[in-house]
Amino acid sequence: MRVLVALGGNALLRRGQKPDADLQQDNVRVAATSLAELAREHELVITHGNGPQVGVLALESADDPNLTRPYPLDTLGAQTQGMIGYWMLQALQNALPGRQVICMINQTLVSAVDPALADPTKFVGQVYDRAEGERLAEENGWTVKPDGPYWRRVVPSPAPQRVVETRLIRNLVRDGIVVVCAGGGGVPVIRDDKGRLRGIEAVVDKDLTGSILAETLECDAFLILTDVPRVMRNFGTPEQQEIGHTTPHELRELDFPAGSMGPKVEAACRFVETTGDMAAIGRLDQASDILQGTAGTIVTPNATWPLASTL
Ligand SMILES: Nc1ncnc2c1ncn2[C@@H]1O[C@H](COP(=O)(O)OP(=O)(O)O)[C@@H](O)[C@H]1O
Ligand SMILES: NC(=O)OP(=O)(O)O
Repeated sequence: MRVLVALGGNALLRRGQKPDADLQQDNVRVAATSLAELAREHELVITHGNGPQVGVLALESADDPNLTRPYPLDTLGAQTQGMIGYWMLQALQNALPGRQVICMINQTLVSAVDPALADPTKFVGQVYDRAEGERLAEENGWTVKPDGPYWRRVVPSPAPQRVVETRLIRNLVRDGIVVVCAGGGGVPVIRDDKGRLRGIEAVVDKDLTGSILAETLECDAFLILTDVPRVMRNFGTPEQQEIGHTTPHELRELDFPAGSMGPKVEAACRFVETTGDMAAIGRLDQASDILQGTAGTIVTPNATWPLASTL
């Protein structure tokens, strides 16, 4: 099988954790152990989030007295691909001796007139209490929104159209190489009227990019790994209930928040609707069980679709 895994940025740096490199590398090692199990059996493409990390780099850049202006979000996105990609590369090489692993810097085409550019929804950086969030928004010209019980900066997140280097990724995965690519959803770029690429100030959602990439690479399964075991109905209320095996039709009847579970559910539904194959959402350390259909929220075209565990 060919499998694409999208790894959550918050799963690599949990809300409220200090963004120290050694702590994130520990989290990456946990992820690599789980991903190595998949790579031993399947062709594997991995993409990862960067929401918490791009926010940390943005704050650093805003505080750098040597800069005339802070680095733009596209440049910071590429920095996170290098940083998280390096951690992933090393952890995967250590977990898979003898296997070739590559990490790529990738760009993702978006539309210059995407309405999402004027309506920030993507959470980046650390969480604050309301007063602190509103003070920082005032000082730095940010938009902040509630993220669960916290407040957090949001930036524009246009819809991904295509990963620019898709053909190269396909060649690498066909050769049995474990490919880490399109980190942070890929650096958002537009084409100008002469066909030249140019970065824009945004952060793409890595689950939506992952869905497009999984479809284009003809993956058999698309796994979205994060810090919750399953998608839940009535999340955060006393009536909260885990969803096991479901369909895009059932999921589309429910409401999910725009900055977190919403794009994951949308990405999973789109992959299943377009390809007729399986998508799943679940916890980072349960990748193999999720692919078998024994953990996570499994999304298939219909309720009688045969799961690997029942074949
Ligand atoms: N219906 C829901 N079911 C499960 N988790 C949900 C739901 N709605 C919101 N969430 C939140 O979504 C979070 C995962 O999204 P996010 O933080 O964006 O993940 P990541 O950065 O790992 O991609 C969970 O930690 C949980 O707090
Ligand atoms: N770029 C992105 O989707 O990051 P998160 O997974 O951290 O939200």
